[in-house]
Amino acid sequence: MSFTTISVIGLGYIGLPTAAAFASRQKQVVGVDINQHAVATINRGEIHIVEPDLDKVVKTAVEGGFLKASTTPVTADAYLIAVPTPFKGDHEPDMVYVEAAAKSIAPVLKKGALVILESTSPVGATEQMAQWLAEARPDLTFPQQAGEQADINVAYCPERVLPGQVMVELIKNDRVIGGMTPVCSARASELYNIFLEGECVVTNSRTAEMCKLTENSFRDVNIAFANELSLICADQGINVWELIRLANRHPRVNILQPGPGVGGHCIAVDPWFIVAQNPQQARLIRTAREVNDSKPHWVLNQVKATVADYLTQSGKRANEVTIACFGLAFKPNIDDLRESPAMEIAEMIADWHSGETQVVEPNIHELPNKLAGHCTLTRVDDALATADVLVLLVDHNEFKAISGDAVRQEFIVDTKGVWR
Ligand SMILES: NC(=O)c1ccc[n+]([C@@H]2O[C@H](COP(=O)([O-])OP(=O)(O)OC[C@H]3O[C@@H](n4cnc5c(N)ncnc54)[C@H](O)[C@@H]3O)[C@@H](O)[C@H]2O)c1
Ligand SMILES: CC(=O)N[C@@H]1[C@@H](OP(=O)(O)OP(=O)(O)OC[C@H]2O[C@@H](n3ccc(=O)[nH]c3=O)[C@H](O)[C@@H]2O)O[C@H](CO)[C@@H](O)[C@@H]1O
Repeated sequence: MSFTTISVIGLGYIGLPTAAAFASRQKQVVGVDINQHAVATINRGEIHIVEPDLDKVVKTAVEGGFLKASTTPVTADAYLIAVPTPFKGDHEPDMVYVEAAAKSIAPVLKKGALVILESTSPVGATEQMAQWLAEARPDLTFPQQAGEQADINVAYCPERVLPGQVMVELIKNDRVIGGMTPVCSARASELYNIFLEGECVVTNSRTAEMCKLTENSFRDVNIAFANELSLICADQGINVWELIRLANRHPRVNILQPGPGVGGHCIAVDPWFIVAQNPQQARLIRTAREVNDSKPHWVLNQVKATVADYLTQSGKRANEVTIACFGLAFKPNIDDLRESPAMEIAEMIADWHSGETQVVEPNIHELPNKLAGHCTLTRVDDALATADVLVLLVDHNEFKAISGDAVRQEFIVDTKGVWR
């Protein structure tokens, strides 16, 4: 049976591009979200999130009648669940959104349907989701009891797109397909092949869950290595960026870049899912998280030491000093401030500093509530002209374009090696 109707549950950074990709191949797609504002925006052919080229694809799909959004689940041939999977206070994965999404589609499931979990999830989450569905629908059979003969097929297929390049990577990336049975995997591959140019690589659901967590933990561990080197080099009086450039000339060395810490809601979150399930074994993965999470505090101490040097040289009082923080986003050239180490550092500086704290962030028009009232949103030129101490937190293109000559300040903390 081919797929005519597809429903995507959760219309955020992952669900909306996925829904739009299916709709652009002329499938009938109903996107479901509990957020009324998101649903209304999408039904007007507009988008509520920032992602290059997504607006055009959504507009065409809505105007062509292939994509519509709803707050109520509907019957479909296939469901993709892309709801949030944050962690709780103790770093345990919080599966309440997945549970609610599964329970919301259970009443409308029909025999022959395929249910795919895309949300980044701990190992075993897909089996748990199938269990929730089975409990809600005793009249249908699921893979855990009926195997290949099940009425409903269930798979885990993680999303790997890079924010900022979602519309390209969604189509081009290879996709890991973790069916609960081989039949589930075959059905899931058939579904993604509607728009996929990359390859579907088939495994089971537990391996697919672990694969997603592994990819992001690999990156986190490698960034932690670079961040640890930056602390060592600061003590040894060595330029860490030059060091990494040199070491990377070795044919088998490829060190990532240090920075103010690791942000976003993937790499700073997902490794904890492995740690939560494997506290004894996951020592390196836990340490990497701790190294990266501690970097903002180290940067704050660098700022304090630099301001102290400036006070000694200038003879000014602390409340007469202006500090400018360059960048708030969690990575360059985006406006996303979620889990941003730059935000955390700017907040800590504003809390500690008795003088003016300026924030330069070309990608936003107003300061987030946490900073409004404590900091001044300042233009690049004004900050360069008026600040005494510069703190570079994000390597936005606008900051990289500033030539060394335009930076007259001697007192600089540069977490990305752009000016120093
Ligand atoms: N954003 C990324 O770059 C990225 C990349 C790969 C994987 N992921 C994973 O994909 C999942 C979704 O992430 P996202 O960035 O799209 O999140 P998001 O917060 O942008 O979107 C999630 C959407 O789900 C909706 N939602 C919550 N509960 C719901 C329910 N019961 N029914 C219907 N809708 C519901 C929310 O209102 C929201 O609009 C997460 O597990 C995340 O870790 C994200
Ligand atoms: C394995 C992988 O690639 N996964 C990607 C990742 O997307 P992301 O946007 O979160 O990833 P990054 O671009 O790595 O940024 C994260 C943070 O690390 C900082 N950083 C980065 C490189 C470096 O050398 N030094 C650094 O300090 C950077 O500034 C930022 O704060 O997770 C998504 C969701 O699961 C995936 O879908 C997506 O494929």
